[in-house]
Amino acid sequence: MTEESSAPIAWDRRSLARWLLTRTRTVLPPLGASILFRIVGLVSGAAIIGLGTYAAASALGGTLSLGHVATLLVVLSLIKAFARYLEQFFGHYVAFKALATLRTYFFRRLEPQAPTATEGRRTGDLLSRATRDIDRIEVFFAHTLGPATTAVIVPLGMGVWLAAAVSVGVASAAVSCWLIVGLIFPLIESKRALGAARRLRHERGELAQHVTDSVQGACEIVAFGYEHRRRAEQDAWGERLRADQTTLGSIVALRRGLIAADCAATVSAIILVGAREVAAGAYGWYDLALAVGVVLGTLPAVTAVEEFSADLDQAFASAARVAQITEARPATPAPVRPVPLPDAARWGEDECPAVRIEDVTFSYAGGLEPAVRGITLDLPAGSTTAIVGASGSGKSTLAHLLARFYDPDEGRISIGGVDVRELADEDLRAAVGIVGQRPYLFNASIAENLRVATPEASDEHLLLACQRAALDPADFADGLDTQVGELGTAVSGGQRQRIAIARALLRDAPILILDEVTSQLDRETEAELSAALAELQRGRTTLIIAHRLETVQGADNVVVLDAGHVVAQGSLLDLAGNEQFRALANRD
Ligand SMILES: Nc1ncnc2c1ncn2[C@@H]1O[C@H](COP(=O)(O)OP(=O)(O)OP(=O)(O)O)[C@@H](O)[C@H]1O
Repeated sequence: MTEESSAPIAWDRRSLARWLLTRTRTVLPPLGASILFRIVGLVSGAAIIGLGTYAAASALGGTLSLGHVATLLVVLSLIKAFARYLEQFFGHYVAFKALATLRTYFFRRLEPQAPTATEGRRTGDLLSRATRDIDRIEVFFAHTLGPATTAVIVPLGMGVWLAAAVSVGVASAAVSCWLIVGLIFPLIESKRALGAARRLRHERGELAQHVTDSVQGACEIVAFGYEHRRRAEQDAWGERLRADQTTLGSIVALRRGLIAADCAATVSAIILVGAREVAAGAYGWYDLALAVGVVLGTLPAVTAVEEFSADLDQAFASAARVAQITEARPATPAPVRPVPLPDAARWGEDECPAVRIEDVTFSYAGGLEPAVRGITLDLPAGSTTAIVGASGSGKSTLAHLLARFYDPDEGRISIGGVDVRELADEDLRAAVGIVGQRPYLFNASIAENLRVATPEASDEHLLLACQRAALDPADFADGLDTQVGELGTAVSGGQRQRIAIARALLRDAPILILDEVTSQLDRETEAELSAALAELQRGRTTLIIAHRLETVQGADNVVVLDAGHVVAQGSLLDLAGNEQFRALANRD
């Protein structure tokens, strides 16, 4: 039984908001504090303006002395400043904590699924999702939740106060103005705005991808005179971005213009309604002035809805792009109750081989034909099995199925008698080591690249592994502290493979996959590496994928693949008469 992720979600705003809040539950208490201080700040702001207008009108007969008004204004200003500081402090704490949580979650979901999770996805686009899209979600936490809550609470409270302290007529005029500004205007062209925001996020991802591709392929671009076409493509993306930014900008401008007009109309409406009530003796001019001040002072609480709604569309568009990755169904789901892997020393007992591949068939998504079909193969403990075959015959696919980069569509693969789908991820990774054609070296020192396998390895351990991999630290300017450069460009192909072999030795996995380790090297370097490879294979169950038959000379069993099928297997001697094998040998 493996753990299935939730069913695909239709990412509308509500489900995205729920998803964001569920993923970042720990920020809810400080978020509450931020909202509380925002309410205090807004109410004091409204009171300051109200008192200001009241003070101006008190010459006409107010009940508060100007001295009292001045004292109150100072106190309210201090409260407002303090509340604003705390609101911003908690708001940004919430936002950055939530973003850090999301970033960790993004990599936690992506990394265990590597390399399948990144397959078919472009580096630049993924990078854009992991960085810019996650940053963009800040708007949701820092500038949306608080303003959205206070846009309801503050006007509601002020409306009740106006009705009680001034008049129902004035309160009704104010509330209708706030409703129009806070509820109706932000909805103007909202579908078009959301569409443009989504396209904008997509276009930014595409542009990031295009720039990444151009930087990585700079040599080819120059060598083939490809600059003009690349630049034209980039300009086209830039133009689409501009068009969507213009659409968003014009919608925002329209809404803001309408808000300004509505505010002016509201003041006129309140004065019209209030003037009649003042003339009728219901209250004084100073009360009406106070009401106008409070209505204007409350406006920031409602105009905030329009201010965050445009950015919120982009934050939701970004959240959807992040969720598409994190909530995608994993290619290799983790087992609900992992089965422990028996100790490698016991593999081979009860005639159970170290690795058993039983009737395995697998097709890549969108592949017309299965890449491997009906493969049955045993890898006895401590043996070396070589897989040979023409390009595209399914050799690497078989190795990747063993490492559980994918799960077979049919059949099963077991290690030490346990189906690999039942193994905990860390057990499987500890059991299977891989050295490929072009192992990835991080832009760090040789020592740090070696410690990728065992972080706690001492310098002595590293030196011993290097010695066994025929990697001499004296060949490098700074010994093991030598930096290998971006993508390992500061070391030769042979040195890179030796570093990878030393890394695999440190990892000490009982099963080893050597995927065309020497195919990128010249024959001289390949010959130099053979002793290091033999040292690496010693005592391990090894699967070698090979193009060149020299590499499989020491194999106990050679398996010939053709179009995903096993067409022959046996010792090199047994295979001498096999047609496909002879074709490979001749090509060699
Ligand atoms: N990630 C992938 N997505 C879709 N199809 C793939 C993928 N990887 C390999 N294939 C296809 O699966 C088939 C087997 O490929 P595989 O890489 O296993 O062959 P191979 O024998 O290792 O080839 P080579 O010797 O050239 O590395 C090929 O038809 C290939 O095009």
